[in-house]
Amino acid sequence: MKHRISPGQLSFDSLLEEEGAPPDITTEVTGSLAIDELLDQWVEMQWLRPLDAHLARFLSEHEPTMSPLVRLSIALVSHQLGRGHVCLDLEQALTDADAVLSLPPQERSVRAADGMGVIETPAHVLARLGVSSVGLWTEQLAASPLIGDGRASTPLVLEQQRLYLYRFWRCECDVALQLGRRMNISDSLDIALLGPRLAELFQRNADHVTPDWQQLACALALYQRLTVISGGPGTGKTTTVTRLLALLQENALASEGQPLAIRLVAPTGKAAARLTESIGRALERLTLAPEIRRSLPAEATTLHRLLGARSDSRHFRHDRQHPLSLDLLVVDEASMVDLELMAALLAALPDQARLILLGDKDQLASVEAGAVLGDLCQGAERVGYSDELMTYLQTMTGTCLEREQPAASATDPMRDHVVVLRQSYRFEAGSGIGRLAECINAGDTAGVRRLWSAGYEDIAWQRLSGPGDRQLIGLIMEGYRNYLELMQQGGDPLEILDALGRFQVLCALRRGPWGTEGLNERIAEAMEREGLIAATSGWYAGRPVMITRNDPQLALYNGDIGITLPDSRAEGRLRVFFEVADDQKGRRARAVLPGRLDSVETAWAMTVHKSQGSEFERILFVLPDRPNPILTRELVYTAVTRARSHCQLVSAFDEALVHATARRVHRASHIRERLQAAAGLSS
Ligand SMILES: Nc1ncnc2c1ncn2[C@@H]1O[C@H](COP(=O)(O)OP(=O)(O)OP(=O)(O)O)[C@@H](O)[C@H]1O
Repeated sequence: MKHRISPGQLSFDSLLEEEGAPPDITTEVTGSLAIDELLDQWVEMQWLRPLDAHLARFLSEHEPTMSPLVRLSIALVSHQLGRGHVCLDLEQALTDADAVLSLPPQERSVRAADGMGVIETPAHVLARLGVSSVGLWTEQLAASPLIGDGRASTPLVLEQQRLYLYRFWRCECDVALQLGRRMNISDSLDIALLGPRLAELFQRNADHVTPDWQQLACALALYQRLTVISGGPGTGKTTTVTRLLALLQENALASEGQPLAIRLVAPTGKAAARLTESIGRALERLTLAPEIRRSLPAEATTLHRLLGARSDSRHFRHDRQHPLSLDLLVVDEASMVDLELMAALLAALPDQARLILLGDKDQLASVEAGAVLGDLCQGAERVGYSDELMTYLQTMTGTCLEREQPAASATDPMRDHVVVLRQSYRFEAGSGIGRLAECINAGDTAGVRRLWSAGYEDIAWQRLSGPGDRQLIGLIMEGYRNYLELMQQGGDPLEILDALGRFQVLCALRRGPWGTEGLNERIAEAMEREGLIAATSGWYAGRPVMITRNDPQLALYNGDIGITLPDSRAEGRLRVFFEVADDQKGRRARAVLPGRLDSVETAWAMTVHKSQGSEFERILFVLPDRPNPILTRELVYTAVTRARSHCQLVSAFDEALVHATARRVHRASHIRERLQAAAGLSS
């Protein structure tokens, strides 16, 4: 029989008690069983993942006397990792458990469906421990032989009041260490000589942009080995970096007689393809000597491919012992790079190589744990450069910047390494998408409310009656019409892939009727009813799929999109076509046997998280029908900025967008503090 724990049954004392001591819980539910039972209930409620409870149970088998509180802490660290946080901050968890754990909002406890009792939320249990218990909590954790301080390799690490799984603690330390080293390597470039050419490359900005942040970003990246260039959609990140690469290659060829080894990468195949295209366009607009043009990379690849992902291991072929052979690396969409991948990249990057991280700091962070770009860019929109850098920038660009940060910014280890591009060239001044993105980013809820009556043609809001709303399905069918027509006419796979890329349904959630799971089913059913597709499950012609796990053998990576079509070269049998780069044709569609794809999901609708790194002509963004912890400013900003020319938002909850705009994500991550400590800067 399953036991339910009532409020009060699991007290702080019982959590602190060693197994064997009399716990303050009912006789049926004792010691380790009590906490395991509680964790199982939370898993049943889908508040925790089965993995979280398994980990706690697995580790407790290695420490038979493990206290229930330590077991609870392990499950919560694992839960936090699943939400992208690299650690569990004990003090914050006690101070504001609801917000930190982001478990069912509003309710403090939930009545069990069978009426046997009340299931408490994790937040409720922690709230009863009380804020002042943090010292006792850390003592309990520190006493566990499975939890160390990082000097020896233990499964978990407790640092100050933060509990980590060892692997993530190691990665966070390594990322900070590697970034810190890179910051301290002085550059051997004779940059003064490059000033005139820099001015020439940004000549066209001179008459209409002040200050010219693109030119300043380029100057900053010449100055040092680590530069982060952040900017919203269309602010010229690629344009700027293309000019930087041209300038550096011209210099290398003139001074060394040979070009630099440069690589361009992005976290997903889709993002790499976009980078290849936009670098190509930026190069077309530059006047360059043929040998310089030839020396510039024409193609971007995925980070996994660059590092040499292996299908049988989490480790890469390139690491500290087998470093990459390159002089300069550009990483686009760096906000999507999680902590582990960043640690692997930095380990494999030679010390002398210049690293340029491009990305939008305001976007959602990576799907996996960590928020490296966001962490590095904290407070970066306000200028806080050192005097030395200000003088250099003035000499190189003629721009005299004014410091906007208080003097305290001197303790900021990243202050000279980040630049934010501010002007978007993608959205016209009268663009609703641009304005909406601005209001969301600024947390301007009143502005968001006003926009719908301002007559913008590129944004629309539709109130829905329920998940089965006919209008919703109608809008989606209309959006995919061109794709479905081309597919039925048996057009060229690449052309059909392009048609798919012109419209996309995005969902804030994954589960439930408003999530991708429910919506994908309803879309397929409606299409089948209209005779547009032949089945609603399995492989059918027209089914768009997204790769959900990297497959280095097939050279397919998380986020890659394919479409299922009859292949004329295989007697009409179904194949899944993916876009790939091609030396001769620029790009082509590559056919893969459906049976070889084991980690895919249908992509009529995809989550905003999965859409990162992609762009679509038009999007339809489905928001849930009630407040939800997933609904945040970063999420809706990311969704809205996926659209190039039209963004339609739909929800059965009028305040969904306003609610999201008012909520920020804060990921627990401490790279900045580590960098600060390493540089001997105290805040
Ligand atoms: N200084 C400029 N003056 C005029 N147009 C510009 C300028 N900089 C960039 N653009 C144009 O703006 C568009 C977007 O530029 P770019 O692709 O470099 O931006 P991005 O920040 O890399 O975009 P994305 O967010 O899509 O990655 C391009 O069409 C580019 O030509």
